[in-house]
Amino acid sequence: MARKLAAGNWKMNGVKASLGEATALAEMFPAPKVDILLCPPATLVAPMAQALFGTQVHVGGQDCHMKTSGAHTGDISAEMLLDAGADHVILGHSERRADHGETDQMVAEKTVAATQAGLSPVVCVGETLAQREAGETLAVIRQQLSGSLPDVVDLKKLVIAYEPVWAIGTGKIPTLEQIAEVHDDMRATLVARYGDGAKDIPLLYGGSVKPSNAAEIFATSNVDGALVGGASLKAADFSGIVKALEAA
Ligand SMILES: O=C(CO)COP(=O)(O)O
Repeated sequence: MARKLAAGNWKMNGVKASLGEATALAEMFPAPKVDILLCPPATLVAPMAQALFGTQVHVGGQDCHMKTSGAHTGDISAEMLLDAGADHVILGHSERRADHGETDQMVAEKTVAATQAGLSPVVCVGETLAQREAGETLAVIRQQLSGSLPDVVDLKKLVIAYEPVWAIGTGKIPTLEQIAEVHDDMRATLVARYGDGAKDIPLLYGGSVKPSNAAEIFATSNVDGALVGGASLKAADFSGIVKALEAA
């Protein structure tokens, strides 16, 4: 059985005062039945990890460089995230692929860097609306998985997030049948490549997850949790999603 994970991606949102939302969430779940993760912007990784020290809420970064150190102005390494108190890192989010030209190859190198540092990479894949309408969804996802993951990877650390680009921040979600089709295909693709160990890789769905739709999404085949954007910023909203995952 894959571990269940409720992950929040704060994107470029949050200031020091926002840490109160993180500590409020931790207070609501002193002994959660699922893993809870918050990925704030880089400036808040260390203070959030300090604020959450001793709680059951994990902290992650939103990106890391593929190198361990060096002349890469503006970048941070996986080791630096670990040093700041993170234990996960989101990689290959569609916003990074679009804003920073990240390729599958780069995401694969970052995935190696993250696992070598001891972080759990949350590797994101997802089709655009044009690709879905052209009937290319499964082919696109297979290709992204193939290119964004290295041949050798610590399966116990790896997490995959399926985030249809057109569902992010739009309030639109695929039908449950469409989510199941992609998640079942991802599971089969990963097992074919890595063997039975891939049955335990958490497969998250992301894109307009809210407390109101979380339960039905979590009841869908091969969905082990969610990667949540907007609804992870407030403890009151995110707690509803965590509770739905606990109940799933
Ligand atoms: O991109 C996402 C999480 O990484 C999803 O964002 P929303 O939940 O705001 O749609």
